Amino acid sequence: MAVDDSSNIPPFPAHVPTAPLLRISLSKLLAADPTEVDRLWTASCNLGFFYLDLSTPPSVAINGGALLSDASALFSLASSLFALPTLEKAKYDMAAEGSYFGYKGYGAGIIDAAGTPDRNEFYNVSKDDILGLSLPLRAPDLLTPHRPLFTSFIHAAHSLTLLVLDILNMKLQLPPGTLTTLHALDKPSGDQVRMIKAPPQPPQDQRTVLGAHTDFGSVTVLFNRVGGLQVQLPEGVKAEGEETEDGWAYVRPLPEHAVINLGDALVKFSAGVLRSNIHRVVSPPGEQAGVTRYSVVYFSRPGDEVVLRPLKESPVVRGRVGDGEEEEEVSSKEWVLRRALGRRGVGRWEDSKGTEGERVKA
Ligand SMILES: O=C(O)CCC(=O)C(=O)O
Ligand SMILES: [Fe+2]
Repeated sequence: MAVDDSSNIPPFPAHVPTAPLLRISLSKLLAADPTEVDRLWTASCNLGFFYLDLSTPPSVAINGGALLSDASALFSLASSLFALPTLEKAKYDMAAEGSYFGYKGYGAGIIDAAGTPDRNEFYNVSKDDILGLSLPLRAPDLLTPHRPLFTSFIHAAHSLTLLVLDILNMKLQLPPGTLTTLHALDKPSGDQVRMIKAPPQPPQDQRTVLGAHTDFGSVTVLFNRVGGLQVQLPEGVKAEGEETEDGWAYVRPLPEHAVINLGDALVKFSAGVLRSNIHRVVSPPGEQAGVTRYSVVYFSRPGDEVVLRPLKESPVVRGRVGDGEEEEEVSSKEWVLRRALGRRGVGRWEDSKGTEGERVKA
């Protein structure tokens, strides 16, 4: 397998506009440090994005170091996987069968309503497949020996998402365990590991790598080494460094940290108290534009049958739900499928939209 060598990545430039993400410590969260818990809540309501510092002592309940080393192994695996011949990878594109798991080729997704092709390839590995909750999906032979790595990464990343959900549950004053029960590891769901590759683009022909979107599910755990991820800052949130264009600010990759962001399901459960922020991927800034960019992601989503509706058991949510029209109630499975396939041009672009329109200003 290729070595995961991040040592030859040029530095992220000093002056580009960057998003003011809070740095939250996993160790402190595990120790139930009230200030850290408050910071997580603030970040979840205001920006919906934060850094999680994973440098924990190995003895704590969630071993951040083990998660980092699994992520590192997945970066290596991603480079071998995407090096397979295009025709071989295309065998694992399952969009025509109505599934978003498996391979998406370079340019096979769309970045806007006009149908402009994207500039990345990715591979989605289903949590249910790896944990034996569904029949195994067809997959390249190269992935088979790495099923234990996926198992380990899924367990660790999913426990992180449960920790975040438990804190949000407490702040929303929901009955204990409400959110975690909706995200049970051993129940069928659309949870997945995604590996993404975006090669350098010619300077005279640059395009958005991955179109502006909100994540469909609940909590996303993202590992980046190279810049290029941008969030569109809500009005009133100022970028660090230079001025932004239309509020788009880079997320600076930090070693030993994951980027955590919330998705649409949490906006729906909380009637908009929590934020699922728009983001996209563009060419890496500065000298980093010359390197191939990989990402490793864990997407947690509610169980397939969970209905995405405001959790009115929470007084905080009750205070937010208007008397106006009732929203369409859709299951998690239907919501994720509709949104994911809309981005493949299989479904409709309009259906690929998330909770952007429901959002209030931070
Ligand atoms: O590659 C990244 O940094 C972000 C990817 C992303 O937003 C996604 O796959 O939903
Ligand atoms: Fe995303």
